[in-house]
Amino acid sequence: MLAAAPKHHLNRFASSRELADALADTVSDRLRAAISHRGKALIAVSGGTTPGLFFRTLSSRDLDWAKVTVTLVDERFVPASSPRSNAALVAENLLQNNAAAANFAGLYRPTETAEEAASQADDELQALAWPLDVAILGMGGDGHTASFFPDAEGLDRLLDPSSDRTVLPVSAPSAGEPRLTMTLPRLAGAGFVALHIEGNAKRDVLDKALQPGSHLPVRAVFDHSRQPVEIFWAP
Ligand SMILES: O=C1O[C@H](COP(=O)(O)O)[C@@H](O)[C@H](O)[C@H]1O
Repeated sequence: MLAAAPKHHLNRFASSRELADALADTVSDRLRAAISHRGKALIAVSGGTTPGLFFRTLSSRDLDWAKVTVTLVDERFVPASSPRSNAALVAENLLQNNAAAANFAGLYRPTETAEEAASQADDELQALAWPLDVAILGMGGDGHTASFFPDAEGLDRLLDPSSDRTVLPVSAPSAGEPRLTMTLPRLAGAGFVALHIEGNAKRDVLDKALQPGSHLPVRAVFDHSRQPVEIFWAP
């Protein structure tokens, strides 16, 4: 029997500016719909170098941000004072303008180890209004998404579709410092999953991930997402 083709839809844009406008429109519509259906909305966003313009664009969209909780798909095990903190990136670029009224639930905790931080964040994030309404994923040139690095210790556990964990620690030689990641089922269970990537090099990696039998970590999202993954790409 042939394996199912990865579920996705490719949205191509001529520039980062056009992509940011379209993604902010789509995400703000999704957040408004969630607020109107269940009185609140939950969105998980990525860090890294790609999402800054999208964050700044989304921050000015008109919606009831006080009813929105923003969380992270992953985080470095560093405090918000670090330039590598994804929480700091979100605070400086997304939680501004209208979105300054949103609630933020980060993953970092000032514990001795990433394992302890993940365990605390896992407990505390249970209280959020799951499932995610929106998950915005990025992707590294090695095919990682969230902190599902190809060389992560225990990658199978991070990608276990039946995991009952929300947050797990990650140790991967290629990642630099230890990390915290949301698990695959929490991300794949979102009502809307977008993969935001820019540049031809990442498009090539994506094409590899979509090939039959690919083992790149990002592929697991396509295979398990409740909804077809919406790819937002610009050169
Ligand atoms: O380490 C990370 O990398 C990915 C991709 O980042 P980029 O700099 O290539 O855009 C990101 O999605 C993830 O959240 C981040 O922690």
